[in-house]
Amino acid sequence: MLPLQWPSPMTSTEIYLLLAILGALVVTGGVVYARRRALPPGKTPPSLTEAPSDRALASGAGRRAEVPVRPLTPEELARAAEQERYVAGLARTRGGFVAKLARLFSGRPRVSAELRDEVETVLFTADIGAKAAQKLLDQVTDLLDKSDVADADKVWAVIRTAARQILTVPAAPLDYSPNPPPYVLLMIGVNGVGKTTTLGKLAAFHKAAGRRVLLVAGDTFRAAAGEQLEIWARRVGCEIHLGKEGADPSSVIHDGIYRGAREGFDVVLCDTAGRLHTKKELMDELQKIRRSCAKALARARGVGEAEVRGPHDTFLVLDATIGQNALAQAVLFKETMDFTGLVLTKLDGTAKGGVVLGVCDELAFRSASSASARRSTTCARSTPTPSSRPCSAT
Ligand SMILES: Nc1nc2c(ncn2[C@@H]2O[C@H](COP(=O)(O)OP(=O)(O)OP(=O)(O)O)[C@@H](O)[C@H]2O)c(=O)[nH]1
Repeated sequence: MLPLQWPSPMTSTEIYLLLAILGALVVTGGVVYARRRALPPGKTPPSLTEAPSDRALASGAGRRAEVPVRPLTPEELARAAEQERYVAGLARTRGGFVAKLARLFSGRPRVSAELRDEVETVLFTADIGAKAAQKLLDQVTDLLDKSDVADADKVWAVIRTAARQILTVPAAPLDYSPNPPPYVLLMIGVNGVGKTTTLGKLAAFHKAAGRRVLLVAGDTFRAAAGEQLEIWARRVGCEIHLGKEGADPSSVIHDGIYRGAREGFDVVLCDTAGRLHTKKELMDELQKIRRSCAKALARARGVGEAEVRGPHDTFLVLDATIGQNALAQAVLFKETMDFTGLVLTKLDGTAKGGVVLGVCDELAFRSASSASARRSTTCARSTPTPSSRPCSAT
């Protein structure tokens, strides 16, 4: 049997999955752009479900439908509907600092000192954090210094590029099919951020991809957490491993993973109880949970515990509506748990999703500083070069 291939301590501190805001903006931006390109200037794209109006039919527009047009397949329709959901769901996020910046430039053909100040104010009051805001501002002012024409498109392109750079983190691609299976994911975060809900969504994602999924109800603390996960399991059509209420979460997760491996599941998704990042004993419990993941996988494979470090992935869930507090959570969780992915939830209800920029910037900075500190104290160990990839949306 093959031992699991774990990333080095350095790469495991890197972020694989940065959900939502920019990824989703890329998706939705791509959709809007593709549609705009296909239309004459000034026309807005019709809704996918919209029937042609009487006037359009009378003017002959309806007759154009007689030209044979390939009807959309059910998959294409589902994809288009999903993209429309992104656009609608992220309306608030798009209406944040991005919209404010766009408003600043409309009707302002020339750059003035006042305009520069206003750009600075928008960037610093956006929820992206002071350091990330300064990075964006440096790029923008650099451009504005070179030109005295206030070209909103150019400024926007500079901001997009700088934001993408922050979000492009070095990371190996996600591998949902380790050899041997199953792929094990641990979900962590403070109370009520959306861990269970996200697990349910991920279970649906894996199920749709044809994988056999086992949910593990590792939140034995909150009454009804297990029932909530059971509802997701029923909805998705996957199996669930439940422990007794109040049982040791490490033991429930150990048994769930062991069962997943023994019974041939492809994917095992483990929930954990919400915990405050400031409570040491709860953070210590997470380390115990991580060790029990390793123990279960090692036992299932008949290898030594030292050969398995923990779950394949650990995702930290952050609630986007809390703004800068998410940054503090990410930093403190990182000190205890080497999480490999970030999930930003509730973007449908906030304009504060920009915090993901601050989080990525801060974590990349910390990874780089701890890596250079490691390099300066140990020179014998070489670190594999991780690949870079931009964040993606789920
Ligand atoms: N609007 C919105 N609500 C969400 C989202 N994700 C989760 N929620 C809601 O947030 C609340 C908490 O979600 P849970 O999934 O129970 O959060 P949790 O982190 O598992 O909670 P604890 O187990 O108590 O720590 C529920 O009411 C969810 O429906 C989201 O993306 N958007």
